[in-house]
Amino acid sequence: MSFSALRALHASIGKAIDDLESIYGGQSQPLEFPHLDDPYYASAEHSGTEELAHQLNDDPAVSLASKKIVAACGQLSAIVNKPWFGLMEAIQGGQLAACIRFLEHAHIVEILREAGPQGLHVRDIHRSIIELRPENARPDPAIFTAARLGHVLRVLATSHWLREVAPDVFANNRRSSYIDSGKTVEQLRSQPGKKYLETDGVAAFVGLTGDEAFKFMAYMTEWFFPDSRTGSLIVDAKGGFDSAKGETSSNKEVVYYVAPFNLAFDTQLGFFSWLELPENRPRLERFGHAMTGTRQWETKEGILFGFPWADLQPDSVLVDVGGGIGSTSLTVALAHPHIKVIVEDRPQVSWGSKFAHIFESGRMTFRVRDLFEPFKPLASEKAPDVFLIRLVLHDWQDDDCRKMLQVLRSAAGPNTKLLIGDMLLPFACDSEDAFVRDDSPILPNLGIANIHGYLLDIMVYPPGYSLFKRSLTPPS
Ligand SMILES: C[S@@+](CC[C@H](N)C(=O)[O-])C[C@H]1O[C@@H](n2cnc3c(N)ncnc32)[C@H](O)[C@@H]1O
Repeated sequence: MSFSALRALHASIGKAIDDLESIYGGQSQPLEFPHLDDPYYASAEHSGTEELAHQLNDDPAVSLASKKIVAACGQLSAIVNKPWFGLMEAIQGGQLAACIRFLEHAHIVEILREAGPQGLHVRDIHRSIIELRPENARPDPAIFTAARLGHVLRVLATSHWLREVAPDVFANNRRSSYIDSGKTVEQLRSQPGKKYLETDGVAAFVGLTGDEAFKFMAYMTEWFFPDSRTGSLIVDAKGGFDSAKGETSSNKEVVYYVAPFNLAFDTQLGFFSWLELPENRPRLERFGHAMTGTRQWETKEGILFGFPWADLQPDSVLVDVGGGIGSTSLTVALAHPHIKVIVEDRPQVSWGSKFAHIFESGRMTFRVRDLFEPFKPLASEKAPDVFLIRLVLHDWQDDDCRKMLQVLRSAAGPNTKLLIGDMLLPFACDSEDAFVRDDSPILPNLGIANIHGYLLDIMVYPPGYSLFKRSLTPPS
């Protein structure tokens, strides 16, 4: 490593900022880059210029320039930050995740939206959080204090997830406003179970990741190495060992778990069967809305541009396999009324009402089919025109993926198309799939700017919740 490497990274940041400036400045009305301090609430009314500046987020050239800046900054920080500080930021990142989950769960973004740009003192935020909770679920005043809340909010402000406008006074910024559900505080009070309904799903995704995933990922090491479960009070209490087999750790028998999820929640059920337990009903509903949030990984309405939907014949049929609440195929149904959409999933999937008219008109239907069951013929007896399978294969072992794809292959006609929606994860070294090549100093897979795909990967695939059609055999 040398100063020339630092300068090269610095130069790539400068070059990417030049690119951004020329894109924003080159609009019919030259635009400034949106300020971090200015919230952008998706559900609010916006001026034409605000809207345009926001939409530019989805411009491929803006996206590439932004990713280069983020990747180069991450790389620069990895080089220049004293290793201890970089290590603390990473290994203690769980604390930040816990704070972001709290921000969402306590509806702080919505409280601060109504407070406006001048923000709210931590005492008032504390009072509002308590008042928003049902009478029978108010926190213990000795535990949930304004002083403790202040510490949580300051972690968020220090990592640019809120703004501390004056000592102990906090306001939303652009990043926190992104988590806004758009619901009024009064709606959250009167209908607490409907926070995620008819939203962009971002808040729901924060809930899913900050709750279930955060917990089970903490057990990755204990899952890989059962002997590391020793001494972990939580795991012992939740059944990391079969305590019936003995009292001391030396003669306890290790309980076999298919995935860290199973260990963390002490269940032998698959993730989705577990979500469908009556006590997990709110989590199941949140999961469905969180899948709407996963559209944020793509450019806005990206599904419309990756396939020539307009060229399909009238009444062509798109089957959204494992489609959840149909968040992605709904985008196709809305944009292309000549296409009929069938969403297939497990029976417990639930729906919102905003797009009920599309279901009532018969343009979109839902039917129950297990991924491994034979395909049920269409009423027309024709083969479907398109199978879409998005964010499903990534949950399963290769053998199981083969089986579910074989089911689709047998139901396909000569012109049926298969669309797979998942993320490509290039090696972290130079390779044919690299996103950045040639003489760029940036890590070829775009490093930290692209880490989201790799993080999702270990959350859903081993070692995450990882699904298996048949249970794996415990090692003998
Ligand atoms: C990660 S979600 C993706 C949902 C949707 N494709 C999307 O992109 O929003 C995986 C989906 O697979 C469904 N699923 C899981 N196991 C299944 C099974 N055995 N049969 C049918 N669907 C299943 C879940 O209910 C869930 O909706």
